[in-house]
Amino acid sequence: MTTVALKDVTKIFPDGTVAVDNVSLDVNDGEFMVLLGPSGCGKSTVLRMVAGLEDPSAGAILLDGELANDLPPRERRIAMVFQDFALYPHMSVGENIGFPLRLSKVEPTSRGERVADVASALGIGDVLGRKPNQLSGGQRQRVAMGRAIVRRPGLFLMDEPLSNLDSGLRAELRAEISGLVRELGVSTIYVTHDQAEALTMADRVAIMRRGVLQDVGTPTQVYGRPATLYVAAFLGSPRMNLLEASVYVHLDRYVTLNLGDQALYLPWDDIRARAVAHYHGERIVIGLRAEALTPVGPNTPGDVLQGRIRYLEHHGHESLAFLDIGATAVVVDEMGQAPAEPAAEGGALRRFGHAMQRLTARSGGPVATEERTSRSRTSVLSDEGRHHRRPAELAVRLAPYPNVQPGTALSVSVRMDALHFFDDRGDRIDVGWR
Ligand SMILES: Nc1ncnc2c1ncn2[C@@H]1O[C@H](COP(=O)(O)OP(=O)(O)OP(=O)(O)O)[C@@H](O)[C@H]1O
Repeated sequence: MTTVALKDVTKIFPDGTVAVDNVSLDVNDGEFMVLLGPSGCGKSTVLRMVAGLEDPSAGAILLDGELANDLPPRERRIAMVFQDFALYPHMSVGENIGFPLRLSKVEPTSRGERVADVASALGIGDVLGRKPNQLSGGQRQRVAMGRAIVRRPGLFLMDEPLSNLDSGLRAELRAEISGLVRELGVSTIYVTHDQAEALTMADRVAIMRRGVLQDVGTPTQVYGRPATLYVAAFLGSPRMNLLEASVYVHLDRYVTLNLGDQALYLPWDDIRARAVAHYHGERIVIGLRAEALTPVGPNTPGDVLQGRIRYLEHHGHESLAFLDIGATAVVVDEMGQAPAEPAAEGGALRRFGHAMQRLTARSGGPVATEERTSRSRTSVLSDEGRHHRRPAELAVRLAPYPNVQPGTALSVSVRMDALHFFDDRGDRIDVGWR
C-alpha cells in the first residue's frame, strides 16, 4: 500500500538533544516493521517524523518513493494508534470509530456501514453505543484500532499501543493486531520497548540505541546473528552470556579462547578459527545463549566449562542457575526493561550491588558524541563508557526445581557452533558463517 524510506534522517531538538542520529531504514509494501529499543532511544521521534508531526533536521523521508519532508500530515494517508488510545470521551464507540470519516465528509449511511463492518471485524459490534469509560482496556484498544482502520490508510503508525494493558491481554492483542494488519496488507511501523512484542509480531525488527540504528532484520536474524553487543544483550531472556576472552593462536592446530580460569578451543579447520585468529593476543567478547549450554556429568570430555552455582532462579517451567566459571562478563548498560527477575535464592544482595554499580556507571557525566554509535572508540573491554565488567554469572537452564543449590559444582557442555563473537568496540566479528 505504501513504502517508507528514511535516508540519513537526523533529528536535533532546539535544546540540542540528538534524538535520531543519521537513521536510514526502508519499510516495504505491506511490511510489519517494529522499532525496538529502550525508553528515550528515539523510536517515537522516528514515528512522528514519518507522520509529519516533527520535521527532520537533516535527511529525507520518502513515502511511495516521493519526498515527503514537506507533506502535511493529512496528505500522508497515515493512521496513528497511540499508547493512551486517545479516544474522545464524550463520543460513543461508533462515533469515535467513524470520526475520521466524518472529517473527510463521508455521507452518514456509508459511514455507518463502514463503522459496523470494522467494529464487527474487531469484535466490538455490540458496544457501539457505549462511551469509552464504559469499556475495558482491551475494548478501548480495539476502538482505537477501529478508528485507524476505518480510513483505509496506506500506512499504520503504532506507538506502544499495548503498553497500558495487562500482560495476558497484551499477548492476546499482539496476535490479533498482527493478524489483522497482515490481512489488511497495510504497511506498519510499530514502536515498542518490549522484545517479546517485537519478536512475535514483526516481519523485520529495527533496533535503536541512543538515536542510532543498531541492527535491522527478521526476528530470526537479529536474535540469531546480532550485529552489535548491544543487540545481543538486548534480545533474549535470560540475557546472552557475554564473556571476555583472550585469543591465542596455535597455528594449524587450534585457537584458544581464554576465559580466565578455563578455555574453549576452535579447531583450525573450523572456518571461524581463521577469522578469530586476527585477534591473536587481544581480547574479544564471546556470546553464549543459555540454549547453547547443556548441563553434563563431571569429567565429560569435549567443550565443557566447569563452575559453581552462585544462585538459582525458579521460573516455574524451568530454573536458571548462574554459574561462577572464573570468567569476566561484559555488561551493557541502558538495556531498558530488564527481563522479569523472580525471587532468587541468595542473589538479591548481589544483584542489588550490580544495580548500584550500573547506576554509578550511568551517572558518570555526559557521554561523548562518538559513543552514540556502535562504532564507538570506547572499548567495551574497559570500564569506561557504557559498559563495565564484572565476574561472570553464566546463565544455564535447568529442569524446574533441580536437586542443586548455591555452591553446587556444575559442568556444562558448550555448543561451539552457537558462539557469537564481538570485537572490543562491540561490533560482530564476521566469522564467515552463521
Ligand atoms: N520536544 C523535545 N525536545 C527535546 N528533547 C526531546 C523532545 N522530544 C523528545 N526528546 C528527547 O529525544 C529523545 C528521544 O525521545 P523519543 O520520545 O523519540 O524516545 P522513545 O524511544 O520513543 O522513548 P519512549 O519509549 O520513552 O517514548 C529522548 O532523549 C527525549 O527526551
